Amino acid sequence: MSADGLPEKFDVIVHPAAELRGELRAQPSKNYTTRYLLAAALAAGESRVVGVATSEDAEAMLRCLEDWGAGVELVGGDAVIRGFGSSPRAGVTLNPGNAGAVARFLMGVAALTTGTAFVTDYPDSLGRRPQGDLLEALSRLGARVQSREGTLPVSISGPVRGGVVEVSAERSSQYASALMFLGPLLPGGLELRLTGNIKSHAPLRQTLDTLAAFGVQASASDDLSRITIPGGQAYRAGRVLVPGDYPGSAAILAAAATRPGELRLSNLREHDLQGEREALDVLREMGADLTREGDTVVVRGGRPLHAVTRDGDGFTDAVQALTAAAALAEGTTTWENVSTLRLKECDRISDTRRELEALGLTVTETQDSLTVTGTPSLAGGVTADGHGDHRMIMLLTVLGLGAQSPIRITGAHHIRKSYPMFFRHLETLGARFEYPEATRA
Ligand SMILES: O=C(O)C1=C[C@@H](OP(=O)(O)O)[C@@H](O)[C@H](O)C1
Ligand SMILES: C=C(OP(=O)(O)O)C(=O)O
Repeated sequence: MSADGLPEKFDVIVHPAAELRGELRAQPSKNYTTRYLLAAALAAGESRVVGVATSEDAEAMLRCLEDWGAGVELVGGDAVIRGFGSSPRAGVTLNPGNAGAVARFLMGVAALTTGTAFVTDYPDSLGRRPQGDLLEALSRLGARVQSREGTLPVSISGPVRGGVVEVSAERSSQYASALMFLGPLLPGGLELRLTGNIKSHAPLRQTLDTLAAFGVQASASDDLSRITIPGGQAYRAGRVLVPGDYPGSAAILAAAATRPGELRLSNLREHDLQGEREALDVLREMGADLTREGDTVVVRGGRPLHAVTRDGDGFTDAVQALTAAAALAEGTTTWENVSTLRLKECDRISDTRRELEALGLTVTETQDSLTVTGTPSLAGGVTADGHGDHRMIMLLTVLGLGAQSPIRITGAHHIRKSYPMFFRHLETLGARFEYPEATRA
């Protein structure tokens, strides 16, 4: 049994919910947890990361940092980290599980070592995601790099020199974030030139924010195409507080908006750099009754929703949650500029199209967009593939709550990648789930 009290591997049967009503506290942010833990390890001395996420991705980061020589102690809901500063242990093999951001951030920092290997036990998910843009930048800086055609397993050996380096930000922002974590510890610093059509600006700003929280100087042009990180700096140990998680909360908000009832979701600070904060505006534009009282978001659900057309790149990790709202809305919704969704835990464009078509919906895709024609009366009554992807599982769960007959989602335990208490949280609002033995690994 895991902390959520659910079996190691399970499918979930989602029963339609007549209403969702109650109060929840948003879980800790995944993207701030990974960043704060890494920055804490890069600081010599002891840091306290208050209220860390307990997801598999957070565990993956903690495991890798420990393997690299950091001291890790979990005290209540906090992580107390004794950092290795600029000297992670050499000759270690790290396994970041299925966590893309963790893998990439650590690959950047691996250039400080005289050799680190990266493997994954998710060959069909993280093992297929591209690492080549980051590896090329590292080798241009002087690292010796080996990979299986730009994918894991990977090995990286430093040292590297600092200076000007180009890195593509077209497929993922995580490559540039990785170099941003590395830059201050190189004697010569880094002058990053982000090339291509830059995607996911919001996580890049979260990385800048994290550097500042640990006393590291960095500056960036408004469009983030140039990021300057002076060298010879040290991360300063300290105490940081993890904010609430917008991407996971977007799924709870989508569920609450599409069912009758009332939800009060606290711990979502208004001025936050997580791009998925925009999910609130999107739901409002769709017609949801959604208001804010300080850090608490209040949704009075069950209003008819209507379609929207939006650039989805700003809220990349909330696109699946909002697709569920779109599938239960009147009209045809399009998310534009979302090509990076194809490079996540699954292909979140084609795999979403396939699952929604199996539910009887009309869906079209282009290389960089997804279009869904919704229906306020979704039949349900099918088994859907969770594609081993927490965000797909969130999407399908919201649909199951709003359908006329139950939906079974295979491999629902993968929810734990980012939101282990997802089903438990929805249960406190009145949702009903069954957790039969998994029929997908
Ligand atoms: O920097 C980060 O923590 C993340 C950046 C985003 O990825 P991309 O930059 O690949 O879009 C996001 O989807 C991911 O969940 C976390
Ligand atoms: C894509 C995601 O994470 P990562 O890239 O860190 O695996 C996500 O959280 O939706």
